Amino acid sequence: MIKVENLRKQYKEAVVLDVEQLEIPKQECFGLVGNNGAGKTTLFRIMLDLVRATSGSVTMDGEDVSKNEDWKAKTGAYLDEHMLLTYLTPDEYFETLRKIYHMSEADLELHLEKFTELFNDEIRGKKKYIRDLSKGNLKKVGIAAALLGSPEVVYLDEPFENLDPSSQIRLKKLILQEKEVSETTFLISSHDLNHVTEICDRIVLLEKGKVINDLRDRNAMMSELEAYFTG
Ligand SMILES: Nc1ncnc2c1ncn2[C@@H]1O[C@H](COP(=O)(O)OP(=O)(O)OP(=O)(O)O)[C@@H](O)[C@H]1O
Repeated sequence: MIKVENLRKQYKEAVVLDVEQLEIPKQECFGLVGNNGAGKTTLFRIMLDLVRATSGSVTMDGEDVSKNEDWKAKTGAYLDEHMLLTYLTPDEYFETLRKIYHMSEADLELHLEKFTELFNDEIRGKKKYIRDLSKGNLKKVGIAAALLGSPEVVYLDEPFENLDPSSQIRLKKLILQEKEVSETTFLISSHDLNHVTEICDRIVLLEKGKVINDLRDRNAMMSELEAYFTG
């Protein structure tokens, strides 16, 4: 269970995040939406202890993520390309992560097989460095890396952005499968309302750093979001 309490982030005078309370139970697929600058990435970055909050706390299984390291072993994340080692090829990168996670070659292979469709023969067995990949292919490498080592919780920032339509559909299938088979908790921020409503059990709407809606009724999500965004 992840808990966010009285979380505020301020840059000089500007309060960019002000979330009173959020509880994300295990195995939930939590969607985060909001217009540009609403605070989605800031919230994820604080939850991953990449940015320090001005006040408030984020806990995972009762431990404050800014004061304890245990949550890191059960968390995977892909927010942007800064999280990758771009001087490596994807194969070299996965091999490096395999060693870090103490996985066998067979287990890495099993993991990467799940991505065969999504990779579309563009990622593995190529001599291209990650830095030279297209934006969509870069994202695929990041997502595959985030899911490596069977994390209990996975954060994905804009996972559908830059993916072609077939890849978007394949990624949705993959996330739903992981959710079902591995019981992974997903936290996904997205501007794609169709995708996020299709895969998430719940969607939180951020506006100027505040939670202005917490949608749990799957049948009503899309119409509520459409009403807000066309508003
Ligand atoms: N280092 C920083 N210094 C000052 N302001 C910042 C900093 N980082 C983020 N902000 C501000 O915080 C606010 C929230 O930004 P954030 O990137 O979290 O929004 P977002 O919802 O992810 O937006 P987008 O949909 O455009 O990705 C924005 O106004 C942004 O300019």
